[in-house]
Amino acid sequence: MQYFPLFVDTQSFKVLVVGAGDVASRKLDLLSRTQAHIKVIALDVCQDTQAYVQSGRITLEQRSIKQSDIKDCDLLYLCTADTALNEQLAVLAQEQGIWANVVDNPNFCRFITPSIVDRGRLQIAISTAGAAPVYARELRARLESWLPQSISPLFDFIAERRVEVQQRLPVFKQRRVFWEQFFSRNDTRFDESTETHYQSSFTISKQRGELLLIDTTTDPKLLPIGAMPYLQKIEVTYSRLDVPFELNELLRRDASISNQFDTECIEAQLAKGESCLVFGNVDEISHLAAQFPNAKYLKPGSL
Ligand SMILES: C[C@@]1(CC(=O)O)c2cc3[nH]c(cc4nc(cc5[nH]c(cc(n2)[C@H]1CCC(=O)O)[C@@](C)(CC(=O)O)[C@@H]5CCC(=O)O)C(CC(=O)O)=C4CCC(=O)O)c(CCC(=O)O)c3CC(=O)O
Ligand SMILES: NC(=O)C1=CN([C@@H]2O[C@H](COP(=O)(O)OP(=O)(O)OC[C@H]3O[C@@H](n4cnc5c(N)ncnc54)[C@H](O)[C@@H]3O)[C@@H](O)[C@H]2O)C=CC1
Repeated sequence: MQYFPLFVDTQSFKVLVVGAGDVASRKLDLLSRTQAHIKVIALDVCQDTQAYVQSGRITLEQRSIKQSDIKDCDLLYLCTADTALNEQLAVLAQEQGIWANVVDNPNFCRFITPSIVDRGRLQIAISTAGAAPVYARELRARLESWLPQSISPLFDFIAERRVEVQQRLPVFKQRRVFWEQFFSRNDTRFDESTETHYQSSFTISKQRGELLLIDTTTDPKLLPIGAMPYLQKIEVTYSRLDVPFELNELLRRDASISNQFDTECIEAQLAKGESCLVFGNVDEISHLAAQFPNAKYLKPGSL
């Protein structure tokens, strides 16, 4: 992972954009939605950028850039069509610890711009580490059609109730089950039924945990999509073998792994309502499948 995704708080953040052509304007389309102070220095200004100036969202200094301008900012976008100038200013920024992005030259980028699905509090950033921005754009288009606009007010609703949920459900795991129930009932909608789903999710039915079994002959990449929600509920993975990277990637990051287990310990976890996964060789897994008839033995095409 050469490029690490993170989300920056743009309150009292200062951004300088050099150049105001089509590419700068694309960056400004996204930057202008933030709370950052944005200054643009450019000789010629395209219409889109001009509109941001007129609305007062950005400040513009219409002139040639000077070396001494590269100061007092957190981020710098170099969007001129002058390669040498962009590179020279990027080096200057680097010396001052200012993060720079040179639109057409990843080698001089301290950070790169992802393709962004913007749904208010819900932000999805996609990067191909510079390999194929067009693919990032197309993946965004797919996500755009999948995520309704109503998801923005939904997340405002959720944010407003977060403290109430913490107060009413003092145990961390209860809150996780609460939100899982809420999303499974409400999905991405935000309408009159959302409040009802929210209230009804406080009534948590204590269910027995789910046992998932996977043997070493199964390629995790071939697991059915239907297995994913089950894998996401796993609290602990039991295995005496190394769990393959591809399988581990399908589990929650906070799920634990243990190589110390027996049938009693699995039973105790399930009785507590916790879901477990056992990964092992065919003999071990078949044996467990016989002992736990309700277990889900995941194989390509199963479920
Ligand atoms: C490294 C990076 C640096 C950065 O800009 O931060 C970079 C670099 C370069 N882009 C180039 C070209 C194009 N870029 C786009 C589009 C986008 N490019 C974006 C990001 C990034 N572009 C960063 C990596 C992101 C990643 O990890 O994937 C997006 C996501 C965000 C944004 O720009 O706002 C936005 C889609 C937004 C959306 O719609 O969602 C299109 C398509 C189009 O215009 O429709 C083309 C033409 C097709 C093509 O050439 O591929 C070239 C070649 C220039 C040349 O040949 O002259 C370089 C330089 C090089 O590759 O060396
Ligand atoms: N247009 C596109 O889709 C893509 C373009 N690129 C590259 O990104 C760069 C920018 O592209 P465009 O926005 O289309 O270019 P553009 O030529 O439309 O805009 C360049 C901007 O930089 C300003 N500028 C140039 N020299 C300056 C200076 N000394 N001081 C202040 N401002 C100065 C110009 O006034 C103009 O506002 C180019 O190098 C281009 O090759 C990269 C990927 C895609």
